[in-house]
Amino acid sequence: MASGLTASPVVAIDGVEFNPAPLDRDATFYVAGHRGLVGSAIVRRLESAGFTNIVGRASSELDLKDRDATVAFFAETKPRYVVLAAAKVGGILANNTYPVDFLSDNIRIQTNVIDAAIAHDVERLLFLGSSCIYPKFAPQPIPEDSLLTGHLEPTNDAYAIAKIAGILHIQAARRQYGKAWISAMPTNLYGPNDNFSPKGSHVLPALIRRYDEAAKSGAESVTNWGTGSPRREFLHSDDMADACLHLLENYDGPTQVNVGTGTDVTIKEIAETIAGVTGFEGVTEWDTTKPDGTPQKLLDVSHLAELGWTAQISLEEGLRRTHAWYLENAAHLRG
Ligand SMILES: NC(=O)C1=CN([C@@H]2O[C@H](COP(=O)(O)OP(=O)(O)OC[C@H]3O[C@@H](n4cnc5c(N)ncnc54)[C@H](OP(=O)(O)O)[C@@H]3O)[C@@H](O)[C@H]2O)C=CC1
Ligand SMILES: C[C@H]1O[C@H](OP(=O)(O)OP(=O)(O)OC[C@H]2O[C@@H](n3cnc4c(=O)[nH]c(N)nc43)[C@H](O)[C@@H]2O)[C@@H](O)[C@@H](O)C1=O
Repeated sequence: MASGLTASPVVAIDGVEFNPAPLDRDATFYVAGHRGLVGSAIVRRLESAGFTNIVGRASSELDLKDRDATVAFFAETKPRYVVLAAAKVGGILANNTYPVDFLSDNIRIQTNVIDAAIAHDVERLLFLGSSCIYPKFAPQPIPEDSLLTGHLEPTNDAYAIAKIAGILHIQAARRQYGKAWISAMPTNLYGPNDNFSPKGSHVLPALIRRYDEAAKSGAESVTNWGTGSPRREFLHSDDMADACLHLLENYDGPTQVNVGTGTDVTIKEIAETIAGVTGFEGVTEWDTTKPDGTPQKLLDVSHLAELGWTAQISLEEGLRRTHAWYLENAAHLRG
């Protein structure tokens, strides 16, 4: 087994055995994408867990598409642990409009980081994919072994192919170099430091902003995208960060691990809930010229549960917290 982990007991997943062990709180820990939705939550989680040497770089300081700069950064900082949460990320419309960027940027970022991590002997690395790697009509809830069993959703196939390449890159590094590196596949995420831009964001931040602005302006209606019938599973970024640390300390295998809550809602239902949270009392309309995307994306999280982790933040609580964060930060949102 290709692991540097040492403690017992041995736990098995998908036939792979490994030995859970805590990470060294004083080791250098590089969080790639530390200002983003997931990366900032991971920094908060690592700080609360007692990590003392967390390193991050904004894209303006270190463009991870630049291979030489990425290798030089690893040579200089010599991280022992890495979470790769830097990526070109966006909602359904951004993915559908800019597939070249979502393919090219993500392939370059992850290839540079993973290759530099191989060259500089990073001990533990967690790569973040996305639930959109699974076929459009995968069985629900989606088990990890649905990967590469069917056609992808066309609105995000370019991004999904980049993410699938990342999973294979991690598996290859395990096989060729014996690295104890892993991949996690998050469901749709939300929380502080999300992208709330009307055209570029995911549905949840888009709706928080749209309904909040409509409630404040006294608008009689808002218009959302698609039919409202697709089903999505939403996980708060603080839960995601907790799952990342849990996986790094409790899992070491080639199979990507799904991370979600295990429950989903329709877009219409989440819209009604957000209307309630923001105090919007008007009418909701649906622009069916906009794409629905995958009809349902609910992850099978039984492997993660076997590893001892389940989500803690309810959708209602997470929405309240994210709306409060949005109100405090509405004047200086990114995007
Ligand atoms: N949000 C979601 O619903 C989901 C996200 N994921 C995955 O989680 C990971 C994190 O996503 P999320 O936090 O939402 O994304 P964000 O857009 O919030 O954050 C991405 C971060 O990546 C950094 N970044 C982007 N391009 C570069 C670059 N060229 N060089 C250096 N840094 C760069 C940005 O840095 P800076 O701010 O400095 O520009 C940003 O902080 C991604 O891998 C994504 O695919 C998976 C499933 C769902
Ligand atoms: C995380 C995931 O994110 C994307 O896939 P998606 O799950 O379809 O995500 P989404 O949040 O953008 O949309 C979810 C649903 O919501 C509907 N919807 C309504 N009104 C708005 C709206 O205003 N904005 C958005 N974005 N969607 C809206 C929208 O039509 C769709 O039916 C991919 O990037 C994919 O690559 C990926 O990984």
